[in-house]
Amino acid sequence: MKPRLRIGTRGSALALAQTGLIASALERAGAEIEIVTVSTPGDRSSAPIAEIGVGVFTSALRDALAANEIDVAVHSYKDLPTAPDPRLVLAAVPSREDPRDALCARDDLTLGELPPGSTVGTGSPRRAAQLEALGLGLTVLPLRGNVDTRLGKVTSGELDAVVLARAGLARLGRLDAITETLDPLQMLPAPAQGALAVECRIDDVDVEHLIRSTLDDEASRAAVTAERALLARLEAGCSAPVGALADVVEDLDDEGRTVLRLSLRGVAGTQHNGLLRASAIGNTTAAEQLGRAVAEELLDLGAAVLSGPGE
Ligand SMILES: NCc1[nH]cc(CCC(=O)O)c1CC(=O)O
Repeated sequence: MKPRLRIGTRGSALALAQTGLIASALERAGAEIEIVTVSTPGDRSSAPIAEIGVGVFTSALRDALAANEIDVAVHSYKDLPTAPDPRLVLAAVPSREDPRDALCARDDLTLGELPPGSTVGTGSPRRAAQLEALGLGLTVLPLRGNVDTRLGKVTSGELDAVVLARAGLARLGRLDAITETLDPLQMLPAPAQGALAVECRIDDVDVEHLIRSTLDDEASRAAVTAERALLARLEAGCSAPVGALADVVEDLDDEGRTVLRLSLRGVAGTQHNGLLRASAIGNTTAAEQLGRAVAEELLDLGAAVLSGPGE
């Protein structure tokens, strides 16, 4: 018999686009799919995310999944709280989109071309801390709303630029709005940016197996596992001024053979110690240890007190 799966999603254009990708892959694997839209407090409120709380976009979906109202939940991985949900299992991390941030500026300008005093909108303390550290004299202003609303502030002339995740723009077919894809040396993305998390109930082993075998991408999972372990060790949530990016790189082992390893870079904005950076390389099979090790290095440098709550 064909498995029937109810996939839960937020109702935003971005969430629906992401869920559509997952639904088609599962349909190709022989499942019959129903898409169920779940409204979340994050969608209903326009207050700064810091004031609404952890998991504003994801808790309602998780509750619907645990309550058997849906069988699968699709999240933007970076929006998930770091604390695991004991009712659920992360069945798949699909192949990740480009994780970098993107500048969408007026008149086709790049970061370096924006004159001092230019206004750049972002609701993310991570992006704000890294933008300010560039020393370009940019004025960072708070920003919320869906991708269209954010881009609209540049077209209307209200802001000179906004910074958004490239992945979101790609999934919405809006890569045309990007005037510069930011180098991770200047702007490390949020841990797990560009990745999706596909969850099911912990005891739903057949569904877990179907989702894992259809959608899971080993390299993407290793990378985001390292990035999220870093975030968790810093006891920081998706709204902390913390960036992390892991890349799978080729390395040589003791016998000179090529092996795949994981390279992890991290950045933390602090109230008194400025922007701190650390990095390390480890085995792809020890992603969590690598994340914790880079976090320890950041803590040693003085990241213990992270500045402000917020994304
Ligand atoms: N915090 C909102 C959010 N959550 C996921 C994405 C899209 C990119 C992704 O999948 O990481 C965005 C928008 C953005 O940061 O521009």
